Amino acid sequence: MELGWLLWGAAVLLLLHVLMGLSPAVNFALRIGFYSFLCLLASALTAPVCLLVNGGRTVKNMRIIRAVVRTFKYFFGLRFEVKGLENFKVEGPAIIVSNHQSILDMMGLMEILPDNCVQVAKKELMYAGTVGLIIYLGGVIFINRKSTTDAKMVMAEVAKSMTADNVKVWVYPEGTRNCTGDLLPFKKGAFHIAVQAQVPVIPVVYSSFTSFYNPKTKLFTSGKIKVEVLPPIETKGLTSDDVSDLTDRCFHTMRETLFRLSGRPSESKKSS
Ligand SMILES: CCCCCCCCCCCCCCC(=O)SCCNC(=O)CCNC(=O)[C@H](O)C(C)(C)COP(=O)(O)OP(=O)(O)OC[C@H]1O[C@@H](n2cnc3c(N)ncnc32)[C@H](O)[C@@H]1OP(=O)(O)O
Ligand SMILES: CCCCCCCC/C=C\CCCCCCCC(=O)OC[C@@H](O)COP(=O)(O)O
Repeated sequence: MELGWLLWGAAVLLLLHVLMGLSPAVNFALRIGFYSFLCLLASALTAPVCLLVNGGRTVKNMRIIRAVVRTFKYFFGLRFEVKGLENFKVEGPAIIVSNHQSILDMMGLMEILPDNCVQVAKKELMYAGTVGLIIYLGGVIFINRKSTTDAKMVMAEVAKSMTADNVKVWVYPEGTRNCTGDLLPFKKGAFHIAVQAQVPVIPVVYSSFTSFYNPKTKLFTSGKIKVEVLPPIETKGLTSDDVSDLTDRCFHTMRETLFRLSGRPSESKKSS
């Protein structure tokens, strides 16, 4: 109940701010604060529902989490324009890879998240209060980014279990947030899993947030995000020797798509 009042308080503050035209830095802090608060509050309210409906840690909880997070965009005036959802309709498991710009990505993730799909996350998120609890309940796979050996072991397990459990796995191959309008070089974990499990890689690209969100300039307004789910890339018959090529191929396809969706001339066009 008290949390409910806090939420309304934050919403009123946000409205007041918009009306009074506070500085961009205050606007940014208020909006990010409100987003974090919303995530923590929604997680606290959703966790008992997940426990009651599904009894514990299971990917089935992602459907409940998805329904809740899909409402967040209305608070921030964000719109998603999605293309290519039919590319998720592959038989059986797959690795989904996408670009990662901000903590706001959770809204874009849930906007298109297919059923039976878990994400790979840094283990530190487990300790993010109620958000940690809800992502644990949703079956998120936690990795220790500081230890490649540990992370590789967890990922090898994922490669074995995803086929048996028929789940899709969502990985952010940049390995960290990057809001520059470009991609960071890809880490190879996702592509190793795909080859080990012999499952397709489905690339997903979100247009650059920089026109409405930029932590450096403290910009955070409403905006439109274009999303494209690209055709699956098959890995049948590939071996660990092909992982670097597969990673490069995926990187270049996604970079071209990112530039196109963001209205930025691609490198090849610039040089011609
Ligand atoms: C109600 C409200 C709720 C709101 C909330 C709802 C939330 C939903 C949950 C969403 C959570 C999202 C969280 C997002 C994140 O946390 S992103 C950060 C974590 N993810 C990643 O880091 C994934 C990407 N990283 C990788 O895949 C890395 O490769 C990693 C496995 C971590 C290893 O790291 P690193 O050593 O830095 O990477 P390299 O790629 O350079 O690899 C080094 C060498 O190891 C080889 N390698 C890598 N992986 C494997 C493997 N699985 N098997 C075998 N070999 C592997 C790799 O080839 C390199 O060797 P070579 O150079 O090729 O010789
Ligand atoms: C009792 C402890 C209380 C802790 C409170 C923590 C407050 C945080 C609460 C809400 C923030 C909303 C988080 C939504 C989930 C975001 C997932 C995400 O985007 O993680 C970033 C990760 O991919 C990469 O991390 P880095 O860019 O390498 O860094």
